[in-house]
Amino acid sequence: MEQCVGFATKILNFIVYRSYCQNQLPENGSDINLLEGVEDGLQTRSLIRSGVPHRVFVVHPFIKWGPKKDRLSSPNLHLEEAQALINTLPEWKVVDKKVVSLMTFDKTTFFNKGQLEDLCSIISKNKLITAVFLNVNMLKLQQQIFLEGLFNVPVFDRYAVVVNIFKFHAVTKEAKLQVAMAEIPYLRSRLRGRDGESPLDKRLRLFMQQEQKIKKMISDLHKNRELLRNKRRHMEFPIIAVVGYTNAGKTSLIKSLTEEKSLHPEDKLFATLDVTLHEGLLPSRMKVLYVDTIGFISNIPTKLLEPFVATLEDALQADVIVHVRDISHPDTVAQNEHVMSTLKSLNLSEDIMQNIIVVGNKSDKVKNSSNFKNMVLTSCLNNYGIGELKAEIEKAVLKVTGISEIKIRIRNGGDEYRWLYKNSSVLEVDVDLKDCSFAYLTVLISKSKLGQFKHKFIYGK
Ligand SMILES: Nc1nc2c(ncn2[C@@H]2O[C@H](COP(=O)(O)OP(=O)(O)OP(=O)(O)O)[C@@H](O)[C@H]2O)c(=O)[nH]1
Repeated sequence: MEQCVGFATKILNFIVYRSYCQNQLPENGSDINLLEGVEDGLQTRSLIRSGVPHRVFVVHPFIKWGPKKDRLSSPNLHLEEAQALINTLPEWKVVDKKVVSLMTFDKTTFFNKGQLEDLCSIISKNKLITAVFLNVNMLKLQQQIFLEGLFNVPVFDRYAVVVNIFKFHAVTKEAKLQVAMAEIPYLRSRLRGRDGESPLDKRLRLFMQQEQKIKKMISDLHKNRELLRNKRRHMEFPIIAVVGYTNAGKTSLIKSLTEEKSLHPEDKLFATLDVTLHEGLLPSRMKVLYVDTIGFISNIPTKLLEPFVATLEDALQADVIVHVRDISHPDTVAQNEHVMSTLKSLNLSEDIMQNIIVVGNKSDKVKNSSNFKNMVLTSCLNNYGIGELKAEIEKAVLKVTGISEIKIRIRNGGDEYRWLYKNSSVLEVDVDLKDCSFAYLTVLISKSKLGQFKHKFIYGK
């Protein structure tokens, strides 16, 4: 415990702070690590922060009582989610965990004296620990410096861990740029509180320039996507956006709805960082596009998600939203509240907010699923409820898009026939028994397409 007190700590803090800043700052856009800590492939204890896998001691602090107490969820469930976050990072492992109750998260030392002694003792006894994950949104710089000086291992908060996960899962250029944008406020917050000019200030300026550059690139990509969206609209395929808490089963559900073999659901948080489109058929054989979106997660600083908001709002310019819930999750109620309040905070139309279909997924893991009302129960594992869900989606699509079912008599194989096959969903063809050169076509057609049809083939004649 002698390392936990006194002058030595201050000196150590100073050294940590310097190496910390150096460790945090990207030079020419890439991370630099000054402390090498890898021996024979095994990470030894050091203050190295990124680029290497860590064996992590997960600490979940919670407010015991008062207005800041979390009343929707329990500390143990938060601890579980924190472990899942760490296990999502390739080769990172949780080696110990602990829940600690506090009155406030604002103290520079974060914990009280007794708790600090307890944590120090766990860390010094368990030599496997190479980092601490303190499960709070974002630590203040002074708190981080203090705790790293004390524990002598890096201390990560949720912001740092989630950015790391994002980095692993960003595939497209847009997602990579958004992750770079998401990291900047964090890195900048780690530079505050110093006086005078220094090489670090120059790097701060570089950050700002970099931020402007990334913003411009993202905005160009958005313009591009708007063009794509207009094209999508032009094709008049109804769009179904699939949202949900991370790991609820969005990708699995889209796979079941579209039978797209190439989709690979993963038991990882934030496996989907990019918005992707998938084509599917409804019971009437109407073609629709499903949009897979980034998963939601609670207790993440809004700054971190800001770069993704525009993409999400864009993806949610849909005809119908399908909200996938994991009803087997012990925190399903709090997850639902979080998704709904995030949706409400986005810039979405009233119409789309009225058109949300709730899906109770993973029903195979629930003993009494009849407790879950006002939702379509599904299991992607055994394809349960998928047909019913498709029928619900179709009902909602017909309601919002003004697509209607009509029966029309036209010449067999003629121009009208070809036009309808191209521009509507043909449900049935019955040959006119009185005159075989004619047929009755039952089609699903949008208002505007019906107008075009009438103009071209009825009034135009
Ligand atoms: N038992 C069971 N497991 C399921 C079901 N649906 C999905 N899973 C599993 O849940 C995990 C997460 O599924 P995904 O489809 O990747 O979830 P997601 O919501 O797209 O996840 P993110 O991309 O992280 O937001 C995977 O291991 C799936 O196999 C289900 O109905 N029952």
